[in-house]
Amino acid sequence: MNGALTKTLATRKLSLFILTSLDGKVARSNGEIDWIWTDPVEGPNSDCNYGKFMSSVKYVVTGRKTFDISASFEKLPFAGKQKYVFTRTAGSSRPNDETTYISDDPAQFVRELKTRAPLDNVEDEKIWLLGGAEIFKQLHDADLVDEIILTIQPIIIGAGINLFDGITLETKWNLVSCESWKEGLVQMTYSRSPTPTV
Ligand SMILES: NC(=O)C1=CN([C@@H]2O[C@H](COP(=O)(O)OP(=O)(O)OC[C@H]3O[C@@H](n4cnc5c(N)ncnc54)[C@H](OP(=O)(O)O)[C@@H]3O)[C@@H](O)[C@H]2O)C=CC1
Ligand SMILES: Nc1nc(O)c(N)c(N[C@@H]2O[C@H](COP(=O)(O)O)[C@@H](O)[C@H]2O)n1
Repeated sequence: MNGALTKTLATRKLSLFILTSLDGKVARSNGEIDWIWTDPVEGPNSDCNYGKFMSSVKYVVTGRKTFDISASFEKLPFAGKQKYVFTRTAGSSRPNDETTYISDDPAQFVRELKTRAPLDNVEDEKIWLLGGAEIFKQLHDADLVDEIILTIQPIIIGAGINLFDGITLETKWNLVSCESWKEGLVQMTYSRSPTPTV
């Protein structure tokens, strides 16, 4: 059989890199993340693989609420990455060269981004699914998430925004690696099993 015909086209991976509390929350009910990274991590790999992950990222996709929080910390968050912010109220947005507000269906948009040409360097062009939970659920339930890098911080916050509440699709994952830090953080890297089709 012709090899060229049977070759599967590689596409960009959609990777959720996120931190939750021990009870699965990404933020308090009012969106506050004052409990995140409160105890500095020391020693080797003290950035919990953030730098390594960022070096593999070309695009960032995020819900408007998450982006607003990031933009409240720094004027141009995730500089150097092309950012797409999902919103249903585009009129109030503040776009710039690196930030585009998207009102299309997130799943449809991400499908296009995964396969956008050129595709010859996709290994170094991950799409970071920054969050939050609302956008994650939609992209998960469309079976578009390829990788989950989940860091758990040893705190139980009670009420809050749960990353997995409201998921409707059942999915299975392969454990790629698991790392822990003496401060109590645990980071698991999972890949989708089987790889989702675009
Ligand atoms: N712990 C961690 O590592 C992280 C924590 N967070 C936290 O999560 C919280 C936010 O999460 P969450 O509340 O789930 O919100 P999201 O960040 O997922 O944003 C939700 C917003 O996205 C837009 N949106 C949602 N669905 C669509 C759609 N189908 N089409 C177009 N736009 C859409 C809407 O924006 P609009 O209202 O403008 O229409 C909606 O209000 C923040 O507090 C943030 O700090 C976020 C990332 C990481
Ligand atoms: N490990 C790590 N180190 C940092 O310095 C970080 N900024 C993060 N960020 C991760 O991404 C989410 C958004 O954070 P920021 O808007 O950059 O603060 C955050 O929840 C972390 O998971 N991670």
